[in-house]
Amino acid sequence: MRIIKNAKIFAPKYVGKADVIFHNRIIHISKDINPFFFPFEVEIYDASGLLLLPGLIDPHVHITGGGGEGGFETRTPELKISDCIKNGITTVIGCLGTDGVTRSLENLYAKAKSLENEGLSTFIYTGSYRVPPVTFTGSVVKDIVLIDKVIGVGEIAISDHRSSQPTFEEILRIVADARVGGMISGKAGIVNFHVGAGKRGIDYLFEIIKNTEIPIHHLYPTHMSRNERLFEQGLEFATKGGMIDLTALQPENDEPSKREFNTVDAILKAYENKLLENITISSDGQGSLPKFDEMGTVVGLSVGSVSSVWYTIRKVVERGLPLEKAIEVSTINPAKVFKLSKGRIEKGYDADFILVNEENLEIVSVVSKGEFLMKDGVLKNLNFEF
Ligand SMILES: CC(C)C[C@H](NC(=O)C[C@H](N)C(=O)O)C(=O)O
Ligand SMILES: [Zn+2]
Ligand SMILES: [Zn+2]
Repeated sequence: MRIIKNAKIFAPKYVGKADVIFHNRIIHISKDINPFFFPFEVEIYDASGLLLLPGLIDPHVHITGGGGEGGFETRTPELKISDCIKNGITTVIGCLGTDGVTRSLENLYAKAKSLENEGLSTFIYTGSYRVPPVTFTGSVVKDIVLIDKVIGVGEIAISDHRSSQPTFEEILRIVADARVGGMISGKAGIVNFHVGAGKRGIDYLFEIIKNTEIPIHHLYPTHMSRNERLFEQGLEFATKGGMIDLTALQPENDEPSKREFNTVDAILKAYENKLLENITISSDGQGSLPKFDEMGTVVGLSVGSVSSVWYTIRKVVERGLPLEKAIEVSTINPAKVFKLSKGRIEKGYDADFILVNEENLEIVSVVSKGEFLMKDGVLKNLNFEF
């Protein structure tokens, strides 16, 4: 049993100073809880001067590494759990990308279990860019029903020169399978679409909600702030109740010289259009961020970082959005997409917290499933991380 005292609590809504008592879930929140009242030992953490926020959810991370679009030497490294903890990420959804040949679902599953055993909450998508999707069992429905960590299918590439050029019917079948698999297993059953820069954008998704019985919440496109045109299409999708995911602004891509439309602008624009509740952001962590020339040849390739999620939130706050609104894109919004009891500082929710310095928004401590993974800047012992 633990108690965090004197924190300013953002649930995400700012609820003032209070104490939180928790085990793996939040038990009670109120002012001046007396830890000596209990007949058992309660560990006390004094959070005076700190903000207490829900742990961040990162909906799209290449936890086993990705890349490869420029040949074998461009295969990116796998995720280090310390990068998640230091950047306040307590829940991760892992995926495969372009390379579904040398990257396997079995490896993805093992890495997700590794991250879980060391303290995070993890889920995975079955499939990769290509259609028909690579699966564990030979069937998308069976994967979602029988493999606990599988929460949906992704990242299925559309409107991209690296996609398998799937037909509408192929995409529709994958969405239908994800829906029924989700229903049978009580999971979200979503399809995370990798949307490229191609002019067809998310036309397929509009066709599905217009011409079929499938509810919009199974469709979850990412990279939707890749360019302004695609983002506009994404906002239209949001007006119909759809959730869109934006790849977070990567710290090294944010030099003023590179000032083009980016995810911070997109979040502010969504807020202005009263569509912030339809937005999530993801890091594309350890995924490749390749640049192609007009012939489609890779001319540059960097690696996504899970640090981009909190970095983007801080940039949005710097641009004037209140913190209690900015954090919604990485707490209550993704929690809604994946139907998780996370993302809120409320009784009964998972005890996933980040404690943040009020002055500079530096992350000081991180709690996941009731355990401190980082306390006052000191990480817990982690395998192979010295
Ligand atoms: C959103 C842009 C900047 C990055 C995006 N990354 C991926 O999709 C992941 C990558 N292909 C991998 O398999 O590791 C892209 O390539 O379009
Ligand atoms: Zn992608
Ligand atoms: Zn990706």
